[in-house]
Amino acid sequence: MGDGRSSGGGSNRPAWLQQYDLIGKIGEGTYGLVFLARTKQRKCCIAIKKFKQSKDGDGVSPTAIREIMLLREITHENIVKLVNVHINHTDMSLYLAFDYAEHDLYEIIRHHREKLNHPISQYTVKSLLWQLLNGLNYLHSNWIIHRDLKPSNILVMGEGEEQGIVKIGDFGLARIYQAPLKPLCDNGVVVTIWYRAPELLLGAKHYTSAVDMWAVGCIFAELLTLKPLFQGVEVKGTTNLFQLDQLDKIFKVLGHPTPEKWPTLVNLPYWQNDQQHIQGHRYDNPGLHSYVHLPQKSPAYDLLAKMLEYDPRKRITAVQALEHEYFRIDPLPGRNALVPSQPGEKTVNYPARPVDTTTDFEGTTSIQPPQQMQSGTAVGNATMVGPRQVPRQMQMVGMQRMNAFNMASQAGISGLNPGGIPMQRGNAAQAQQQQLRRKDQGIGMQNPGYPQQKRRFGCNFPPFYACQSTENSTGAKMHENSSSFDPPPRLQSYSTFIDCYPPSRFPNYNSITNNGLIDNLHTGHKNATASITPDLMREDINVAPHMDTINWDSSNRHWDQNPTYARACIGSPESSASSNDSYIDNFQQLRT
Ligand SMILES: Nc1ncnc2c1ncn2[C@@H]1O[C@H](COP(=O)(O)OP(=O)(O)OP(=O)(O)O)[C@@H](O)[C@H]1O
Repeated sequence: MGDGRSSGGGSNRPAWLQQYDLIGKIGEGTYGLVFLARTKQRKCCIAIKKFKQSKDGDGVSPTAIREIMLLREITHENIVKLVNVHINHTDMSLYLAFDYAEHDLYEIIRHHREKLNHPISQYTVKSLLWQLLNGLNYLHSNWIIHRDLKPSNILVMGEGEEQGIVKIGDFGLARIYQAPLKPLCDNGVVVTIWYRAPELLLGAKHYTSAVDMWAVGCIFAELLTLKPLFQGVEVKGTTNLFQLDQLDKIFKVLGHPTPEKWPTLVNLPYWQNDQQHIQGHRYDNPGLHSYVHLPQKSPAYDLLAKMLEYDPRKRITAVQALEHEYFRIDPLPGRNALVPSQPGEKTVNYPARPVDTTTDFEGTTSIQPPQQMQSGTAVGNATMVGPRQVPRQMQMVGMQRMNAFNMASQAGISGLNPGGIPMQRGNAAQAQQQQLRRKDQGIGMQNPGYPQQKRRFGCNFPPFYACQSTENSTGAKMHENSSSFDPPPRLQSYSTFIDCYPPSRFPNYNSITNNGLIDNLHTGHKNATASITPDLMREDINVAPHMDTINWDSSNRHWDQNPTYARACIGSPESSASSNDSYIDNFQQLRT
């Protein structure tokens, strides 16, 4: 690969593809193929994920593009960086370019199980877990539920300045292919079945961040034992099928779930409907500790048990887990998870990813209009990615283990901007600054979890309007909030994207309808929101209710209805980034 043909179409190669030398295919997942490429200018490695066309053959929707644009703002050392987005307009197939990671937990675990035949060191397990939780805490703080955590999605950086750093991959992608108004539970298989939380297996309608914590618990156990904890056989299908075998595997380890332990269990559809297999069966409780070979009184066991708590409301959160005793006792977690835990201990030489150099992808064009590419404001410029080299075997000598996490890196300060990417405006940037401040205040590993950020990206212009809710209300109240957005836990658990709206920015924006069109779009407003730019994608997030129409009462400065959560974005028209028309689309009911 690497010649004109194999790089994607010879002389017809689209401009964006010319930035890369394609090296070959490195993987294939549910959504499509993953390629390894190298940027021509900086010789950095990039993983390009090519998404298949949707089943309907309609390619990637404008909604999906907007979702992805928002994902570009996710910036944290423990989250893989989405550096570029490209779209092939002929078939609307989508290419996402991520920072390349040489390893993932699937391969690391497999290497220990099949090649080394010995467990992963305590230090490595703890460091991997801590960083996974650190990244997850950032996602959850930003209301992103991953929903597909599994070992192959937990990437680990190879040789270079970020060696041994965990990067959560595929964040937010589970949502991309679903229609805007589809309930969250209706998009088929989401969490790989072995890591799927019991509430989802029992038919829960909503995802909460607790589903990710369950998956982390499963991954933690797998890091300890080198085999999946709950290896159920999946019933295949596109709808949310009853996965009896997976539940059976869980109950055999954790014992019979009871309404006493888990009060909302009785409301879950499959618990109600399947008297015979689940309710009727009495599972013993042999004890999780015997499966994971941990003393029941050990901090590791305590943390694991809290992650595998049946009741999602009682399950430990990422921020709580980061503060768990397990991370305060020796060996302390470190930034480079792959270095030896003790002097004299051998370094494990994990193999580099195999690359299939015979597979190619065809030419595409960038969704970025050329003038935006030149402006230098978009992250979407692959020349800006970090200075990693071509994949090769890791060099393992002479590396010092860091006893305590480097807070600058932990806070996403050094790692988030490896190639001098201009700092984003908005809340991601604010979060980084907050974290830097914390570093300056000397908060270190004694308090490894940094406080949750209150605001999300997209809400960087107070005063703004925000949805809030209480436990006992069915709908959300929208109300003015002059400085911060502090949603209650129930709301946090539902939503990926923020529901907020700066009224001053859109004075003529009087009405939103749920068919994705704005009613009273004034010319001035049109001009103000001409096309997709990263800035617009960040800022033009609005609140809308799930009713057909609500109106902005400009004299009293509030909406005339009391909506449940929903979202609309202002962006460019359908599938065309170059038109100057503005409109509202991406109206999305997030929950009922
Ligand atoms: N940024 C990246 N750098 C290096 N390898 C990556 C990167 N992202 C994904 N991969 C690897 O590519 C392979 C395919 O990934 P992909 O996410 O498409 O599928 P998957 O996670 O295996 O399955 P699924 O599609 O069900 O999530 C995996 O081995 C994954 O570790």
